[in-house]
Amino acid sequence: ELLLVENERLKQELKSCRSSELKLDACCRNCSCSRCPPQRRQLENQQNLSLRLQECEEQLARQAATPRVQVGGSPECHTDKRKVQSDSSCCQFVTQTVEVESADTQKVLAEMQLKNGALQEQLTVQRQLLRELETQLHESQRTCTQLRTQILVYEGEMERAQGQLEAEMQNLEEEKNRVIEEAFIRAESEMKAVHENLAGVRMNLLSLQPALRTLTCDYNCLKRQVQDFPFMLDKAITEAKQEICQVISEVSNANQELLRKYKREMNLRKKCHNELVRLKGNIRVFCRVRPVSQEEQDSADAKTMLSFDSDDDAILYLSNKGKIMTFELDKVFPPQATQEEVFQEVQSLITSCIDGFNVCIFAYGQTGSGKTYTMEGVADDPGINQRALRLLFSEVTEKAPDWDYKISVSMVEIYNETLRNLLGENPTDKLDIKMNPDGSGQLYVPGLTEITVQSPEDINRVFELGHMNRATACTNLNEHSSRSHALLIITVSGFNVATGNRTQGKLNLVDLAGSERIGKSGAEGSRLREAQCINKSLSALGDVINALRGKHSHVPFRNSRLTYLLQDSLSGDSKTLMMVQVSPLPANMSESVCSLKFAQRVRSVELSASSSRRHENSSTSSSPTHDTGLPPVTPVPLPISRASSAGSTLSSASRTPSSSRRRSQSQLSTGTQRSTTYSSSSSSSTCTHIYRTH
Ligand SMILES: Nc1ncnc2c1ncn2[C@@H]1O[C@H](COP(=O)(O)OP(=O)(O)OP(=O)(O)O)[C@@H](O)[C@H]1O
Repeated sequence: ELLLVENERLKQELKSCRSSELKLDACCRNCSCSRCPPQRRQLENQQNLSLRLQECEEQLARQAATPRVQVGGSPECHTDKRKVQSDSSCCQFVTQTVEVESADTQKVLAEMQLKNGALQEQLTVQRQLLRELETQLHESQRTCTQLRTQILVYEGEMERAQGQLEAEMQNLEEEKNRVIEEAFIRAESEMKAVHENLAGVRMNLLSLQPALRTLTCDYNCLKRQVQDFPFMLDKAITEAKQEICQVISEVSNANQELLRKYKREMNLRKKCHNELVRLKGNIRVFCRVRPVSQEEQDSADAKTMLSFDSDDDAILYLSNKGKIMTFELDKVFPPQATQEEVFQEVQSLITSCIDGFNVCIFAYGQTGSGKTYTMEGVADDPGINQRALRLLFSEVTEKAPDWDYKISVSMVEIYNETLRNLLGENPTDKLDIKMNPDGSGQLYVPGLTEITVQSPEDINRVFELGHMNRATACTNLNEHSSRSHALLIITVSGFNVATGNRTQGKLNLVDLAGSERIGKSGAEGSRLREAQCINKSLSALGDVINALRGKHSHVPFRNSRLTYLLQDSLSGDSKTLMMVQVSPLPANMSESVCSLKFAQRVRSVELSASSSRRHENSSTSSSPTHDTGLPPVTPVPLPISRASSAGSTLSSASRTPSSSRRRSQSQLSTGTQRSTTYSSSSSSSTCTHIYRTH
């Protein structure tokens, strides 16, 4: 019975084991891997259970085959019987136990109990195992579910990726097909074009064949010509040479003719210019009224007695002793006229010395009337001297390279009829004016320093040197400068590279000594001598101008150092400008009237024709007399007759607006080149200065 019970229990256990096996995965059931030890252990248990069940059944079978033995009751049995009897529910079982109670049975029972105990233990272990297995199973199932979910997600993603891949493949396929189709079409069209080209080339080839034959023929022809070329070249060169020689001689002839015409034209222009100068008068007289200074304005005597014509810049009105005097000059500069405006009016004269004319600009007027201001100016507003040199530089630079010019400068002071070399090493040395011993009839000043200037900086250096030397030669420069004449002599020598012509012009810029009369100044002693010398030279200047105006056969240039030195700039086709400086103050009115009258007299002078000058020069060179027999002419005022005198007749032309006068002057100066034979004796850079006679 125990076996039966055991058997039954084993069956149940096995059944439960199998039923739990059903829940296992196919993998775990069949798997031989090492990852599923619980499952394997379960299988092993199952097998063990099966084996034990089999053993139990075999024992049962053997029991069944063994005959049953009735055993008398022992005290224990009786005890048991009593126990069983007390329990009515177990009555049959006790009966049966008694039936089998034998030694063997006892033994088997003991064995069975042992087995039962072992089996119970096994069962406990199995149950424990089973629980573990169930836990593992649940875990596995959960993992399995997660894995399945993940697999499903992966599968979805894979499906999506596959879909995309397929779509991409599809697109690529379509693209590939399209590209292939396009390439094919292109290739077809290109192929067609190539075929067409090929056809064209074939056609060309067919048509070129005759051309090739022609070319071959030409080539052969040229080859023969190349072989003949040296001979032909020699012949052609010889012919060309002859032709060139012929052309050169023709051009040379034409050039000669042109040169001849040019020279003739120049002479004509010069004649015209001279005629024009003769008509206009080549002595121009400007007047500049200096402004009233600050100190003078404060004094009671500041009232100006001068007034200007707003319509005519050549007229000046002067109120003297209740009478209005009218002076007509070539140009009147009011006090507000700037240095630049003054220079604008004189610059055409200055440039004419580049063309070979001698020019003389001198400032005339009483002391303090502004002569030095006009000629020298002040440091930040230079006067005519410095502006003239700068203008000459710019003009000769413009004429290069056709003309090659040299500009040289000398500075001379005439004090008490003594000539001083302001650029020399010893300014106190006295210079003399002499006849050139070469018999040319030219005057020169032995020992006069002549400095070649090449830049505006050179000009500044020369002026500085001149001022320094002038200052060292006297105690009071201001007083000294009032009583001496200062001359800046600029010589411009030009050489025309094309024609070989040479020109030489001289520009004399003179700041005269004060022109006030001796009587008025009341000077004595050395002052008297100074005043007499000044008067002498200014009188000589007046005499010279008077003689020139009267076309006298003799012009007294030698009566003073000043006129002697300025001889070639006052005569012939020389151009002279007198800048009469006038003080506006009533106290200076009588001196102003004298200066203006002298200016008006000068303005009416016409320089004589060259024939009379030749006469004068020959007489100068042969007899250095002092014009004895001719009355001395002092710079006294001449009667002004605007309508009748020659100067007045011309003055209508000179009263034209200043711009037109400027134009005519510049036309003259640029249009007329004077050729001279330049004396080589003046080439010495420092000592010798030649005064050319006409
Ligand atoms: N146009 C002018 N504008 C301004 N100041 C002037 C002008 N003219 C002359 N002056 C001034 O008047 C004063 C006298 O001029 P400047 O020395 O030139 O006279 P000057 O006639 O040369 O005298 P001197 O015969 O004594 O040499 C100077 O101070 C000068 O600066």
